[in-house]
Amino acid sequence: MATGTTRNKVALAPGHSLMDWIRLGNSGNDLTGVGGKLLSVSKSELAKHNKRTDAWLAIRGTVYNVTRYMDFHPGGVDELVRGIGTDATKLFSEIHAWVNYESILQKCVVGRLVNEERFKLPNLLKADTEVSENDLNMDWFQQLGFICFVFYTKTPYPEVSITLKRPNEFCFVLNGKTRSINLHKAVTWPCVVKIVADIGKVQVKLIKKVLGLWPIFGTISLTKHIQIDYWKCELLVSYDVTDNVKYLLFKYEQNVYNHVYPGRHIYVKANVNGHNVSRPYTPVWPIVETTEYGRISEDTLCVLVKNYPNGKLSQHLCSLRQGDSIEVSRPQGNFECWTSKTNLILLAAGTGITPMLSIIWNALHSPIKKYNVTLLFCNKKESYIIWKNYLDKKSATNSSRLTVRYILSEKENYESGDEGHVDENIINKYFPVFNDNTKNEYAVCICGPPGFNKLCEKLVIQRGFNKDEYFVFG
Ligand code: HEM
Repeated sequence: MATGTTRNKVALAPGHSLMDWIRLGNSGNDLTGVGGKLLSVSKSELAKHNKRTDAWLAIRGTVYNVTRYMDFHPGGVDELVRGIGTDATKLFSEIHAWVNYESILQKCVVGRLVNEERFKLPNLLKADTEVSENDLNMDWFQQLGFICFVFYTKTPYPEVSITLKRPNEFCFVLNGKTRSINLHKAVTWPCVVKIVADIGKVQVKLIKKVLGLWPIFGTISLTKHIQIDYWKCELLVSYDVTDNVKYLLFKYEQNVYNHVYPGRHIYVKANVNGHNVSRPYTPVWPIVETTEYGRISEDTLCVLVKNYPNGKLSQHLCSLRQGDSIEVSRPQGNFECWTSKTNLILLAAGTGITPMLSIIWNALHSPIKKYNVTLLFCNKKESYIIWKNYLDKKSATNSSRLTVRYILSEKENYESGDEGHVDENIINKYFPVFNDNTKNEYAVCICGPPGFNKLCEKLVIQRGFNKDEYFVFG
């Protein structure tokens, strides 16, 4: 029997040298047997692959398919067979801990070995974490280039803020609790976040600094740090959208990702003449994924600011230069895009379009359902219409799902809109005809100056909408 001290190498058949093995690995043959997909493998699944012709084994958390390696193993087939179908870490290390198995078996990776109870994170990590409440279910997976964490918060519209504090320490706030993960190795920034808001699923993908598979993701703990309420942001670019509205693109100075759901807002704070002034703004990301300034990454923030003659903060923001800083709060608000409804009617005036832009974008890109959106957009004159080109382009490419109507209060020689103010006639003209059954499929959002909001709310109630079927952005 072989031990770590007895040399017991076998003569390999011709064509089975290490060089031949490397050649086979580079031939394009699938040595994993699972199509190269990384799987989460439980111990009982691993145990099923215990035959010479179907041989898996795990070393330090990674599962390998060693079926094709059998005849290349310098210790012989019979020796290697002793480890198959099991977590062979101990056996492997006892015999030849120095062998660079990660390199030799790099084309044979099936996935990672998981605890049967892997979805229950606190159980999995009980020994070395401070996570006391059983309220975080999570999973993780990796490829050579990235590691991905999936959190199942079970709360619709979970609050999500993520910070990469150091290259191997990332902090995340989920529903008010801050947790910190000390990663096995360093990652880069920005991260890529995907959220399925309805079911509260949050996926965070981090790009590894150095390619390679990690045996563990690291360790997780609940942090007792005081949460940051404001983050510093630096202006990257600004440009005029209309005569009095500016588009501002900021970048967080730290590695921060703050998820702002459609229709929700952040507070922008700045020191104006020695006084701290703050106002709510609705970010317009992600609707403008790309601009003439390039792709907008996830750690940037885009806002539209109307320059009011007496607006302390708006004037300050519109006069900012590249490199100037402001502060931005955590996301606020409680708007939830109705997932039970199919038809959204949006009534907007002026910069009241900002929450509507992200609602439209999300409605048109929802992976879950097909929404129909009607936007009635009121402005003084055509040149005041914010992002008309964008809206026209979106409604042209989604003609069956997005209808945009412009209502202009100043008489103009303009053909594709209505003249006047929003009133009963306009509402009657553009609101669909529905009965009590079909009305259930509709929801209305209103956003504009206070007078506009009040009037629209009255008209919407007159049309028979209940409080939970319309939302007024304040
Ligand atoms: C887990 C079950 C395994 C057993 C029981 C086993 C056993 C052995 C034995 C008895 C030898 C000859 C003795 C020696 O060189 O010290 C050997 C050599 C070797 N084995 Fe394994 N082995 C196992 C897994 C693996 C795996 C998974 C790899 C590949 C990544 C591997 C790669 C090698 C290499 C490269 C040598 C030659 C080492 C040298 O020349 O120093 N073995 N093995």
